[in-house]
Amino acid sequence: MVNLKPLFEIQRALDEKIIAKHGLYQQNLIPKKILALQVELGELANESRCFKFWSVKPPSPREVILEEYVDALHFVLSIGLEKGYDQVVRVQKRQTEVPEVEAFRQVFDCITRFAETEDSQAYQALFQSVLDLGNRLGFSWEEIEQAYKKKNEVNHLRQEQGY
Ligand SMILES: O=c1ccn([C@H]2C[C@H](O)[C@@H](COP(=O)(O)OP(=O)(O)OP(=O)(O)O)O2)c(=O)[nH]1
Repeated sequence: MVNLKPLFEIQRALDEKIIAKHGLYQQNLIPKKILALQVELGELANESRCFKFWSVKPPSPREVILEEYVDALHFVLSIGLEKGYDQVVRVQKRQTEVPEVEAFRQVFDCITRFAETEDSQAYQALFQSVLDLGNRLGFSWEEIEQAYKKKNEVNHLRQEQGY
């Protein structure tokens, strides 16, 4: 089982800062966070180049791909906090053999299902699919946690600097 508690707490502090700074109290930000997650996943797929059968260019450097991945992870955590699912979600580290394109498709499928129901089961499946994608892209959980924390600090600074 992955211990998500530390990341949820870090995410909560950032989300609260963004809400305060932009005056977003009481607003339902879920639709925007879902689209943001889809956009980040598109950017991630672009950097991985896993679908570009027409090109011989290699993927972006590993760290660039990891940075995109943790942007997506921010929005997954943020959605869970807004729905109050941070206490109930249970995900595991596991090996996935599916092709990268299939791992992306599974995440997008889970997003679609979550968008329809917004229930905790769909959220859990979404979170697991995002972890499976991270594994498929070759990242360990330790690497993901570290990169997440680094980008989180950048996000705090950007908010303070009137981004
Ligand atoms: O409520 C929110 C809103 C945003 N973020 C984070 C997620 C992500 O890590 C970052 C937004 O992505 P990015 O840094 O790519 O922002 P951008 O405005 O699209 O960047 P750029 O202008 O560089 O394209 O902010 C949160 O954690 N919670």
